Amino acid sequence: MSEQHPDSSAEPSDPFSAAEPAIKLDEVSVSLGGQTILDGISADIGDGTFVGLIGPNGAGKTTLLRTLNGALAPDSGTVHVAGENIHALSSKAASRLVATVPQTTSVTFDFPVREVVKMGRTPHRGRFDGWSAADEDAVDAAMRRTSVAALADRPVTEISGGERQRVLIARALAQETPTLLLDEPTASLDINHQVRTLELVDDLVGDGTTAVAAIHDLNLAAHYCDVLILLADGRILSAGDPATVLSESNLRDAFDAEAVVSRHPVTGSVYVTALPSSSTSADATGRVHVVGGGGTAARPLHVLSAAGYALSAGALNEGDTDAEAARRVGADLVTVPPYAPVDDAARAAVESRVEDADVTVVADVEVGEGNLANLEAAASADYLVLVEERPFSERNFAGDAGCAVYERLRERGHVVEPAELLSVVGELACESFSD
Ligand SMILES: Nc1ncnc2c1ncn2[C@@H]1O[C@H](COP(=O)(O)OP(=O)(O)OP(=O)(O)O)[C@@H](O)[C@H]1O
Repeated sequence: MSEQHPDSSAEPSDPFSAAEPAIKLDEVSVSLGGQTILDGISADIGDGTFVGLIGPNGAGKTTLLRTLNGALAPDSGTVHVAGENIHALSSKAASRLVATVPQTTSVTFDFPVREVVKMGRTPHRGRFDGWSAADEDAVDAAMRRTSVAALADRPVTEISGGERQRVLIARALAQETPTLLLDEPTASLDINHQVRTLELVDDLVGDGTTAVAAIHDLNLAAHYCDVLILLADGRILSAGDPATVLSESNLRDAFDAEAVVSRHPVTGSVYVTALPSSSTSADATGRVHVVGGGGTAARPLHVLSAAGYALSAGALNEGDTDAEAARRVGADLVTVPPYAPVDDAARAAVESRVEDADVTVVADVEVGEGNLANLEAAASADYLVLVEERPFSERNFAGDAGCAVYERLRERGHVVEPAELLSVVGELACESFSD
C-alpha cells in the first residue's frame, strides 16, 4: 500500500512500487444506502500481480471490486486502471480495461454457453461490426483455457453451478483485458476445480494480467496470491505478502477468531487453522502428551488445552512453530536444537512424559528420520491416538523403518480425524483413570 511502502526507489518487482501501477486507488470512499461502506482505501497494485482480497462477511470486498470496475462511483477519491480514471470512461471503454467474474452465477436466459462467452467481445466491437476472426479466436482460446469447449452448445441454465462459474471466467478471458477481477471465483467449485481455477489465474498473472480476487479461503489465498489486502469494516487493516497479513493478531482483529498460523507441511505456504472458540468447556482432567512437528500439533494442542487437559509436547526442534504453540498453551515441552535429531537424552525425556500421560496423541506428522525417535517413544503409550488429516496413501515415510514404526502405532492406537480428537481422548482418559 502506498502509505506502507513509501520508498519509491524500491525494486520494480515490488508490486506496490511500480512506476505506473496497474491499479491505483487513492483515498476511495463509497457509501451505499446512507452508510459508509469503503472508507479511505488507498493502494497501488503493480502489473502482473495476483491480489487476494480477504476479510469477513460484509467487510466491503464486493463493493471494492465494483468500484474498481467502474460500476460504483466513489463519493470521494479516485480509481485509476492502466493510468485511466475508470469512472471518467464510458462503460465500454472501462470494459476494455477491466473484466469481472461476478460472485453470483445465477443466469436468467438460456443462451448456449458459447453465446455467453461471446458476450465478452462486446467492448471490442462497434455497433455494426461483423464477427471477426480475432473475435472467434479470443472466444475459442478462452473456452479452451477454462475447459468449457465441450459445453459450447448447452444452454447455460442447464449446466452445473461450477461449470457456469467456469463459463463466466471464459467470458471474462474473452474480454482480453489487462485487469481481471474475480468475486469468490472458487465458491461453487469442487476442490479440483478450485485449484485449477486459481492455477489458471496464476498463469494469466504470469502472462502479465493483474488479478484481484475476493477469496474467503485464507489458505488458498495465501498459497496463490502475491499480495493480500485484508479489509475490515470498509478499511484496509493490513496489506502485503501473505505471511505479513495473515498474522494471528490480524485474524483476531478482522474475524474475531482465534487461529494458529503455521506453514503447510507439504506446500510450505502460510497455513491458517481456525480454532474452536474459547467458550469450549475447560473441565477435562488428565494429562496428554502430543507428538508433532512442522505445525501439525498446533491445532491438537489448542483444542486439548481449551478442553482443560494438562499437556506435554515434543521432542520438537527449537524454532518449530509447534514449539511456539506448545509454549503458548503452557505445555511441558521437550526440545532439541534447531535441525538437530532427537538424541538419547531427549528420547528418554519423551518416554517419561509418555509414561506420565493418560493419553498420547500423535499429530499428522511426516514420518521422517527426524521424528522416528519420537514415534518409537510414543509406541510405548498405553492409550494412543493418531490424528490423520491426510489419507494414509499421501503420507511421506522415511523408508522401511518409518513405515514399520507407523504401522506399529496404527495397530496399537486409535486413528481419528481432527474433529474426533476430543471425544476419543476423553474416552481414553476415562479408561486410563479407571485402570
Ligand atoms: N446496495 C446496497 N445498499 C446498502 N448497503 C449495501 C449495499 N450493497 C452492500 N451493502 C452493504 O455493504 C457492506 C459490504 O458489502 P460487501 O458485499 O461489499 O461485503 P463483502 O466483504 O463482499 O461480503 P461477503 O464476504 O459477505 O460477500 C455490507 O454491510 C452490505 O450489507
